[in-house]
Order: sequence, then structure tokens, then C-alpha cells
Amino acid sequence: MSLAVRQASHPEAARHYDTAALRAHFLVETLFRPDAVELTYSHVDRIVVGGAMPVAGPLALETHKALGQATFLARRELGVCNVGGRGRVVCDGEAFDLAPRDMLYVAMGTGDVRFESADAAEPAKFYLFSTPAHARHRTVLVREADANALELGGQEQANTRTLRQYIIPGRVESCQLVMGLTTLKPGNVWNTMPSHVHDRRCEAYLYFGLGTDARVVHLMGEPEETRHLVVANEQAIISPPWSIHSGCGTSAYSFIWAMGGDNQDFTDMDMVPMGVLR
Ligand SMILES: O=C(O)C(=O)C[C@H](O)C(=O)CO
Ligand SMILES: [Zn+2]
Repeated sequence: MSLAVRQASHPEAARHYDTAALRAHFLVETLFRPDAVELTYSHVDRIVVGGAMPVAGPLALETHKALGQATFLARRELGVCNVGGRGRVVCDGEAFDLAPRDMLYVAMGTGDVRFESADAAEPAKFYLFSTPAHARHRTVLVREADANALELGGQEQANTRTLRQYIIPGRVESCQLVMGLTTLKPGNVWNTMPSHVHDRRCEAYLYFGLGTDARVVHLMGEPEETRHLVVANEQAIISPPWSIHSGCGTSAYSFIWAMGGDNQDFTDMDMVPMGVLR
């Protein structure tokens, strides 16, 4: 298992970052490596984003000095979404089978978490998003068909998409973690435009479902000081509370959004009027 630690950035510092610095602070380029758990610990809300890709055998979620705890989930909760082939997550001996696009909420206090693929020829790829937690809730599996689905956008804005809320109050109880998956319809390319910020919560995006040469130009930064990151398939963005998070693809794609912070109110967004964006 590898875990890289990233410091949070002040927006006034981020204004001066060049392309390499923007990518080093806000883009996670490699999440899925065969037979590895790859984690990035960010001081933005102390989130952990990463991936587990079991091929030859099961992989365990181990603790790390950065967490200061005997087990990874001693003081944390975890969202897991499978973006690969069929797989299984075993939590303290209880097995949960995840088809592609299923999500699992894993409760604080779960001691042993293992990841397995059903077929090594088509391995599972488990996207991981973890936030600090203070209470133990139930571990719950949410299948894609059982998530709250919202149909959003329009063809004229090239942003017709289905947003599915999986881990959200009323569906799955958590301390602060909120997580879901948005899929653009073919021929649609824009996400989350008009853009918004929510200083109460940070957000992370994992873009997936892109072809080898396809890219998403992800927009970030303060609304009046935007920057961009060119993002390839299965790369993730860490979006600090002060940043917009929006993007335009060279083709349709999906992304997993996940949030942590002071509230779990999905609708609590400060919309940015188009005239404000720079
Ligand atoms: O399609 C969208 O719009 C989104 O997925 C937006 C994100 O969920 C978001 O930014 C929530 O705050
Ligand atoms: Zn948002």
C-alpha cells in the first residue's frame, strides 16, 4: 500500500501555481495499479482518495502513520465504488459483492477490510473516498439501481446527465461523507455548469469511462480566478472548499463525486452567475 500526503493550499497561493504545481496539488494521476492500494491523504478536510485493484489475490486496507490509528477505519468512514469488473469487499468477515457502479458505505470501527476481484482477467477497480468520523453507522451496500436518480441538464447546453445519490442522508447514514455518481448521456460533455462552490464542504471527483485519447478539461479555482487541469481516464481531482468544480469532455464520461465537511446538505451550493466567472 502507498499513501502520499498532500498539504492544503490557500487560494491566494494557488493563483500563482503553474501547470505542474496545479497538477501536483489538485490532480491524482494514478489510482489503479494491479495488486496495489494507492492512497492520497489530503489536508483538505483530511480526506483520503485512492484505489484498490486486486488481481492475483485479495488486498487489505492497511493503516498508515499519517492516520495515527491502529486500523484505517478506527476514526474514519469509507465510501467504495467499483469502476472495474465484478468484485467483493469483505468487512470484518462479511462479504459484499459489488457489480460495476455499485457503492458500499463502510462504517467507522470496521477492523478488517479486504478487496477481491471475481475474475482476474477483468479485475475490479475500487475507488476509495474516506473522511474522519466520530460515530459508527451501519455498513450498507447500494446498488446502482437503488440510488436516488436525478435527471439533469439539457441537450442545448450539452449537459444532459443522470446524477445518482448513493450515500446521502435518508438513504445511507454517515457522519459527514456524501457520495454519488453522475453519467453524461452520449453527445453531452459539460458537467456542473453553471458552476458552484460550497465553502462548507470539499469535494473530490474521479473521472472515468473516457477513451484512451479522450480528456476532460476540468475547471477549478475561485470563480473570478479560474484555472484548468487536463484530466485522463480514471484520474481524480481534489477540489478545495473555495474552488469551483466543473468540466468539459472531448466525449461523454462519468464521474464519482464525494464530499466531506460541515454539512451533508447536497442542495447547499452557492451558484456562480456566468457573468462572475473569469
Ligand atoms: O452533475 C452534477 O451537477 C454533479 O454531479 C455535481 C456534483 O454532484 C456536485 O458538485 C455536488 O456538490
Ligand atoms: Zn459541488
